[in-house]
Amino acid sequence: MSESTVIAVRAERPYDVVVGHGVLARLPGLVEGAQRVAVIHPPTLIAAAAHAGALLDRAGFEVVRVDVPDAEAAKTAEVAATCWSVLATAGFTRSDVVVGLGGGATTDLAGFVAATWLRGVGLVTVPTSVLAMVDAAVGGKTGINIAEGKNLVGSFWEPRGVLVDLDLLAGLAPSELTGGLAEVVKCGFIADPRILELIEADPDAAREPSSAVLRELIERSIRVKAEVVSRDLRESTSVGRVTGRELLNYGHTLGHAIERRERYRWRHGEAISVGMAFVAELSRQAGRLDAETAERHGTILRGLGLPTTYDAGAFDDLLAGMSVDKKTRGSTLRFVVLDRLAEASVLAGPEEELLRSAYATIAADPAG
Ligand SMILES: NC(=O)c1ccc[n+]([C@@H]2O[C@H](COP(=O)([O-])OP(=O)(O)OC[C@H]3O[C@@H](n4cnc5c(N)ncnc54)[C@H](O)[C@@H]3O)[C@@H](O)[C@H]2O)c1
Ligand SMILES: O=C(O)C(=O)C[C@@H](O)[C@H](O)[C@H](O)COP(=O)(O)O
Ligand SMILES: [Zn+2]
Repeated sequence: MSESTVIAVRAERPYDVVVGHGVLARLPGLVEGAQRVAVIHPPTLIAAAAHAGALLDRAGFEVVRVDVPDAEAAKTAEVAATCWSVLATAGFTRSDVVVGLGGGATTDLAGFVAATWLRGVGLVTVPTSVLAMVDAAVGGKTGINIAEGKNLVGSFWEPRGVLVDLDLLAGLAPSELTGGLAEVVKCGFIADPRILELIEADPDAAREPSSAVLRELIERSIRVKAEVVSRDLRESTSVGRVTGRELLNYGHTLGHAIERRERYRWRHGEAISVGMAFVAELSRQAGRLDAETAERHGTILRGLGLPTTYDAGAFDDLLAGMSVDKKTRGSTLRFVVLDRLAEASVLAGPEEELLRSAYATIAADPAG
């Protein structure tokens, strides 16, 4: 095992995110006290799940492997109910532990199952995509989707620990890796501009699974997330400058509406990339952000191969989709906007014309 990095999350129940090669071997140490351990994973991660199972088995734990559908198809009430039945059949008690091994969709589902089974059992996350490593598996937000919108059902439930095993990235499709970089870019704009400089200096290295650049980007992004959730686990309502958890929702108001409109066939990171291009323009047109920083969004995102435009005819649908965003209060839409690099605030109740105008600048040319 090469040298690992430990990033502490100082939330209600402190835990560590361990980043490095081969750190999956630490899994048995994180489930101590359990008799049974359920490893929830998608079909694509069967080999890693088998490896995790063998490590646990050798350490004397009773392993229950739970194969769930891939990607967003796992984030449903039906799949959660199937997992509860598996736990019931296995005789899962309050001292037993759920492991979520996979991309963000799997860790969101597994977290939700752990939070709800017997009103809450231990959880360990083993993220396998860049997106889950830097974001979904860290911070204790869990959830599932319903037809009416993204992540509308869920809970805050912190893991006992997060194992970011960089070896697992070798199997990740390049397009998935790139999708995850959207959340990395988000961390750059909201908190750590060094992330943006690293990507601008070498976008190809950022997309190379075994590069030192990607490792640094992952670690920096985890630090951003760890600091924010340590300050504000439960996402308090920000007024004026945003330093709490709403900061991490930058680009997500429109992004989630796109995911819902696309029936969750778009990658989360791609939708958030468009959402950031939109909100950067909204920030500029609202008179908050300078044009250069707004344009830098598109340059960096497109440089990584991420999308920054969306269907010109979709605005009305998207506006309806944005109304169920969790930052909405009453009928007031609230956006996290940038005032300058690494400084965000809330734009509450913008005029529809302003939203339309910002959208028009990112809308795809129907002819093109
Ligand atoms: N809870 C949070 O704080 C939070 C934060 C960000 C995103 N999310 C959620 O995370 C989800 C997106 O996560 P994602 O982009 O990881 O999507 P995902 O879980 O759908 O994974 C993307 C694809 O990559 C595959 N995959 C993952 N790791 C792999 C590996 N190592 N080798 C081979 N294939 C692999 C998956 O099987 C899937 O097909 C969304 O549902 C989003 O809402 C949650
Ligand atoms: O951790 C958070 O808080 C975030 O907002 C991170 C987002 O990247 C993530 O996609 C999250 O799941 C969105 O949360 P939601 O509350 O808007 O569903
Ligand atoms: Zn996200």
